[in-house]
Amino acid sequence: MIHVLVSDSMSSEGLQPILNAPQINVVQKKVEEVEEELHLFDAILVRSATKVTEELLKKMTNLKIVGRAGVGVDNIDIDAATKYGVVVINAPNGNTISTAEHTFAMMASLLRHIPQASVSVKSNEWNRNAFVGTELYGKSLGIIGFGRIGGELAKRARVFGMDVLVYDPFLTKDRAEKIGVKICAFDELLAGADIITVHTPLIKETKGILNKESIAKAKKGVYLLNCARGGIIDEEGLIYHLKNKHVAGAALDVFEVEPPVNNKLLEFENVIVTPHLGASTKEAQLNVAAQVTQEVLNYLDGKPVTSSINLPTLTKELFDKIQPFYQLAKKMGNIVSQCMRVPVQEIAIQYEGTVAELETSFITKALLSGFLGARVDITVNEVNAGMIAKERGITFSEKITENKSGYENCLEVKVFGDDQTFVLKGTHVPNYGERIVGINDFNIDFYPTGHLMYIQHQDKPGVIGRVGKVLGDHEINIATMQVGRKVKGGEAIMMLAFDRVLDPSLTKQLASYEEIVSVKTIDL
Ligand SMILES: NC(=O)C1=CN([C@@H]2O[C@H](COP(=O)(O)OP(=O)(O)OC[C@H]3O[C@@H](n4cnc5c(N)ncnc54)[C@H](O)[C@@H]3O)[C@@H](O)[C@H]2O)C=CC1
Ligand SMILES: O=C(O)C(=O)COP(=O)(O)O
Repeated sequence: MIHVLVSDSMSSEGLQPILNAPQINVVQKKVEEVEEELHLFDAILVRSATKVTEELLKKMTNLKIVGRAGVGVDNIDIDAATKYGVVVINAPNGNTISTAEHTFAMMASLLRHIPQASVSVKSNEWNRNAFVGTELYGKSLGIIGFGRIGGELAKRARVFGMDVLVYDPFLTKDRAEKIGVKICAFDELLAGADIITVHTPLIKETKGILNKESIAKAKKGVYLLNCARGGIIDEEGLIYHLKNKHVAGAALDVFEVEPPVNNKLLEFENVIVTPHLGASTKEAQLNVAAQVTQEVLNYLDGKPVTSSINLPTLTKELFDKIQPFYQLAKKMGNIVSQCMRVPVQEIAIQYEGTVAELETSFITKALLSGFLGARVDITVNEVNAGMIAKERGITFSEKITENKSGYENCLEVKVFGDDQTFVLKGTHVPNYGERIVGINDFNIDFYPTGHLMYIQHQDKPGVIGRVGKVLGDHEINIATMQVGRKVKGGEAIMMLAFDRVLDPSLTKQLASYEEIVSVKTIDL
């Protein structure tokens, strides 16, 4: 049974696929209400209210995926999730229109004093002179952060006859020209805009991007909007400029602390507020819940996810192509790790042929996870493999080389450890399966599965027979056996497969023979 925790309110229509899945138990409760069962959940679905901290992740020992039904992931500790091998996905497109529309509504409301006028009329006043507004037409709107929401907002502003100034270090000229906005430097936007709105993520570069100093560079009488994240406009700085009337008014959907208890901003008549409603429409909520549900189901089913924050994004088509190499790489990493039982400093992976045309970074992570999984005591997967390798001082690299092996595709991993190197080559043969085709300088050909024994020996008569006899004496059936050598009478190798795990005493016995150089067991 798979257990999924939905800890923030979400569209039940969007959640239908998991609610209806017979093998999934869905619990719709806040984290605090399931403290005792946290270790059971395979997935957690959240909006912005649940804080997915390292502390929570530590308690959710079975967790595989965090699904954010929305855009902003600043409530999720991505580094910690990555460290614990938990994939984080979001639903980046589902609430774009709703948030852009909400920002536009806030802007119009702010300049026409609609919330204040509404309260006044409902208090039996009829004070038309108190609410004289300002037109949007002909004004300059400065947008900081020109992604999905910023872009949709700009289109609407252009239709209303506004000029749009944009500051976004990652914006291309092409995109700006298509929407008809002017790319500006930050200070240029501040100096030229009548209204400024922020649409960046909350990250260290954007935290307090509008603060006491930068707001002072804006036009006197500027209006400010924040429908992105509390903290992008520094609240102390905003309060300072509201007091000295440099800022004519502000519209805020988000706050540094939510809900904003005892927040001085709420005391200003010219500050209008909503309780983080940007994405709160039926349409957006259905979109984000449906998107995130599908992604979580895919991931739990071993299928690709398309909007992961801490994994390379793969389409279904690419994932299907990668899948055989992913499995092969994982096994190769595991074999190498078991054959090189010494500290390792470097892992170099080479890709040849058709595999080199795929998303090799994903395959590299699979190989690393196979390697590390065999030697560390924590969950290692493609999400955290790179991070764990670095933590343990193991450097890794990948290279695409011209096809020298003669196979349609070939992966080669070379591991450098204390005074030792180990090389393993593998290929995937369509309709046949994974094959290991090289160990160090030896050509070999075996299917990497089950319980294996790798023997290095001298190519002398009787060695194979002796190995067979020892195993036979212990009633051990050899399932398959492959032998490889470079020159007659020189170094040789054997790879044997068994149906069960071998007793370590057998390894010792075989290794004691003069012609046998080393014996290693490998369990896959
Ligand atoms: N109030 C609400 O309910 C909602 C709020 N949001 C917030 O809105 C934010 C934006 O959402 P989207 O437009 O979908 O994201 P997006 O990723 O499409 O756009 C963000 C833009 O910010 C830009 N950016 C990054 N660093 C910057 C910097 N230092 N200076 C200027 N620009 C920078 C990026 O280049 C990107 O173009 C989200 O991160 C989220 O926090 C999103 C949805 C609903
Ligand atoms: O998608 C986002 O980034 C949002 O801010 C929406 O937040 P919510 O899901 O409404 O709590």
